[in-house]
Amino acid sequence: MSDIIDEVISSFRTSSIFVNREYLMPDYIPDELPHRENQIRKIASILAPLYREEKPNNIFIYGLTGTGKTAVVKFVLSRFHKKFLGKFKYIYINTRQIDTPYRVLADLLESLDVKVPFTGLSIAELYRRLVKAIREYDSQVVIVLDEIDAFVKRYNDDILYKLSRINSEVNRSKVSFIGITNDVKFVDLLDPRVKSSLSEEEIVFPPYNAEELEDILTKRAQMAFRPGVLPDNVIRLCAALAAREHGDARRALDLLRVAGEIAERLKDSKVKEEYVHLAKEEIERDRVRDIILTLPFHSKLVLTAVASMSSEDNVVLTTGAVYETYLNICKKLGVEPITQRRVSDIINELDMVGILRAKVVNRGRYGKTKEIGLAVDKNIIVKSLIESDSRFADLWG
Ligand SMILES: Nc1ncnc2c1ncn2[C@@H]1O[C@H](COP(=O)(O)OP(=O)(O)OP(=O)(O)O)[C@@H](O)[C@H]1O
Repeated sequence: MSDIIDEVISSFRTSSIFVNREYLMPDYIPDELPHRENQIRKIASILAPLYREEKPNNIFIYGLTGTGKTAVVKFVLSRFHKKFLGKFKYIYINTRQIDTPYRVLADLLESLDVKVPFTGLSIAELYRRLVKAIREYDSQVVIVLDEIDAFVKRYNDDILYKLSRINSEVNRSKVSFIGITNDVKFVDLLDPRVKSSLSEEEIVFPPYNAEELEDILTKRAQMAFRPGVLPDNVIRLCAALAAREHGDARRALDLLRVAGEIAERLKDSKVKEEYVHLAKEEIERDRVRDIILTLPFHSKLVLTAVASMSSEDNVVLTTGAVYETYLNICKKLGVEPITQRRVSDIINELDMVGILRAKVVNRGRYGKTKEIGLAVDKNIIVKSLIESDSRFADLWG
């Protein structure tokens, strides 16, 4: 067994394609962030009062996924931190990962060196301890709350409200917030008091276009790939494909990395355009698979119903027809069905995550109806369903 591991490690070490693939990973923050100079300048100037140990304004940052929001914020804060050592502390929390009010407060406390038990305290008690910790803390504190929309949608904005009030409970104002979201409509969900307090400054990150993505990829590729293995047309293709998907730099980097990995797997000495197309399929397959594996059981049944009725990708179905098939499937499996109303909600949820397409169309005097179809390859859906639960194998028999 250890031979296999040694073999894998040694081929990784002697990769003919990569110098270091880490430079293409999503959490690597490069030294340069091309085409984000304006946003860097703006955030840096808002945070500049930290130099005099004064509180900067709170900032709200919007932009679609992969537009560099997290990278830019971390970049500016870490540069500031190096320059003004000891003048402030910054705490980064991704509220999609640290995903309960308890854990957010506990994480803030731990970052201020206050140990708290993993569970067991009330939110009010945690908050009281946080106020005390901040009161006793000597310098400014900058708290970054990333993917804040996910958190507020799951709970509500109580904790944001509490946090936004924290400066009024400590002796001098010293906590600043940077909220990051990729849902532009998100602020409308917030209590107006929270909204006005947290968005003293607003910054929008526009999507990258194909040329900008090309520059970004070129810089990162210079560090990640061996010289001569990556032709320009491959970078151009990754940039063009990602630009079509709302200018997502993460997607562009993933395409490039996976295309390189495919070249490596095939023991090719160069990355080719065809590997980018294969990479696109591989990434899409993984994304769909990850979503399907974690779906609730009845959502999988609804998806099975739609897939079983879709002989081709573009077949259009109605909610009523899907519900009929769903009822038959429930009968076959001996499970209690849920209502048509709930199935209709599930169809909308599957549309939101991009597995189904559900469009409401107005049929004039026949009223409104929903047209439903698969949004991704049927084979990937069926394979993932069977992988997630062996009972689905019999249905496709
Ligand atoms: N201008 C840039 N130069 C180099 N790399 C970049 C640039 N912009 C984004 N990236 C890289 O693209 C990836 C995605 O960026 P980032 O995580 O900052 O996006 P985001 O806007 O925060 O997305 P999300 O909303 O999904 O969290 C990261 O690997 C990041 O380093």
